[in-house]
Amino acid sequence: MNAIRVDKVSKRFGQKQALSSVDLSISAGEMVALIGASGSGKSTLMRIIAGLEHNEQGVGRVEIFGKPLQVGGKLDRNAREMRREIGVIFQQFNLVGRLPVLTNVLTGLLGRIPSWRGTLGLFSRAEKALAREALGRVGIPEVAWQRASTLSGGQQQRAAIARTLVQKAKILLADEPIASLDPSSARRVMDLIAEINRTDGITAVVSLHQVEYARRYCARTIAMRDGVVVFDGPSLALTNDFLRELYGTSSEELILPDAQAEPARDLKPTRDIAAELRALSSAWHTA
Ligand SMILES: Nc1ncnc2c1ncn2[C@@H]1O[C@H](COP(=O)(O)OP(=O)(O)OP(=O)(O)O)[C@@H](O)[C@H]1O
Repeated sequence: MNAIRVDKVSKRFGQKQALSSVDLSISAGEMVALIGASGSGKSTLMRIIAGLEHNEQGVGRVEIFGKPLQVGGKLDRNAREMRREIGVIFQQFNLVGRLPVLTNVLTGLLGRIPSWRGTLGLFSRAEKALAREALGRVGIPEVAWQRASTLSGGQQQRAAIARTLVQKAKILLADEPIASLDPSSARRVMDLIAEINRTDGITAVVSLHQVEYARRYCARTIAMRDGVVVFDGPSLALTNDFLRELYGTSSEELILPDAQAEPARDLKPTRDIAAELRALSSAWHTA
């Protein structure tokens, strides 16, 4: 069964054609890498699959487990429910820095509990136990009560993965989850995604800058250039020579080893905890 089906999806931002008639299908349980140089359209495609961005009006279709999520640029009326099935992790700004890690993980429940409970941050003992269990599973049980802003970049990504476990997402869309991490944290995050893909059968799509990680972790890679899919097949077929053929000079961006690790940018506290929860809860319930 297809977990994700993308049919003739296009997206334009002003003069920029970010995606041009993209077609792809991803089976339930696959772990697929999405690679491409900067600006090739990976994030836009991920956001459209997550229902966070509208596809170009009048054309194209995105289906999740056989049901339409958006058609011709309009979200289906069941889109909000369908988005519960999709966990999204970004390169940065995954967590609300001012909130404890446990509360951040609990926000994975916002799509499943009544909005008033989310707004007030009223989580049951069982829900908190579930969140603690998820933090244990991702290897950071000890940080549950720390502010998220105090975590390292790798820990933040693992907490974001714990949130998708609590969400009981069936699809994980990870948009450059390791781009800001040093190589050993990057491997730990990729190991974790691979482990939940294998053990829980979560369908995973991971966008990556470096092809090395695609070859190591994903049987299949989808490669994009200028908003078009230019390769869709076995990751091992993506030799450096083939990448040079596909991308010309911009292939260096994909082949070079990871750049020096950058510390994850600090998440700036902006509002008080109750306001953060209200905002998160209403974002879920109005989307
Ligand atoms: N909100 C936006 N407004 C205007 N242009 C946008 C917007 N989002 C993306 N773009 C443009 O669309 C193109 C594709 O961007 P996208 O972020 O999807 O690429 P990407 O492959 O994810 O790049 P990167 O690896 O740098 O994140 C780029 O030219 C980008 O500048």
